[in-house]
Amino acid sequence: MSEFLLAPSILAADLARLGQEVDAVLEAGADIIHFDVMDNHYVPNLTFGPIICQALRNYGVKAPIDVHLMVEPVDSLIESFAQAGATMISFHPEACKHVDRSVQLIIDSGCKPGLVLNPATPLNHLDHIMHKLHHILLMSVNPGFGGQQFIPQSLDKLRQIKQLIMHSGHNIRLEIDGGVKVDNIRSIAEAGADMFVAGSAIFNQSDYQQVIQQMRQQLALADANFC
Ligand SMILES: O=C(CO)[C@@H](O)[C@H](O)COP(=O)(O)O
Repeated sequence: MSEFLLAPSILAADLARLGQEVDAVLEAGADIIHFDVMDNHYVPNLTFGPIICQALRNYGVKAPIDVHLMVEPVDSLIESFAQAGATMISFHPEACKHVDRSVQLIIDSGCKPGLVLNPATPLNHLDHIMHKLHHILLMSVNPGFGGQQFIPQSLDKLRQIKQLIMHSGHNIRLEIDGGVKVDNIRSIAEAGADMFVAGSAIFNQSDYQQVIQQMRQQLALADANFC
């Protein structure tokens, strides 16, 4: 059983106080900072680019930064995010002409590559590329906005991806993103996820430590179920 990792999405943070918000969730027990890059082209929203990632590193953030590119095209941003301090970089196959090339660019830049599947993206996008992936990110909402409802069919899709990972024999993280809350994180973990992005569920609370502890308690119950 792999360790469960919690990755607050800064999309839901108070961006006027981003450095302090990131410090606060890390002090509250988060493992990773999830960094949503939206371009008003691949998705109908616009967020932040490499200079904000660099600003977090300059501010002193040492935790891994998990960059989720919701952009089209993909390749031109990979090196800039690597230079800006990204640890992981993931992208959507629909936004990219040559998936293997983009994955290889991420590896060559020194970052850990991930492929993102939308709720309706077929699993065959994973064929012939899993051996190169560090993580697979399943979107449990349609990408572009925080604060949406978890799509329940994502649980079945998670189980299917988990099977593919196990059959592949590779050590690939399975990340889930969208609508993750205290009251569903246990069933999401039991379906196979081991990395959990949560935006509004964390940043909309006044006590980050309390909500992260509650998520960890739910994850411990899921873990006990595996044993
Ligand atoms: O990538 C996205 C949305 O496109 C996510 O990372 C959201 O930011 C998650 O937000 P919540 O659903 O947890 O509020």
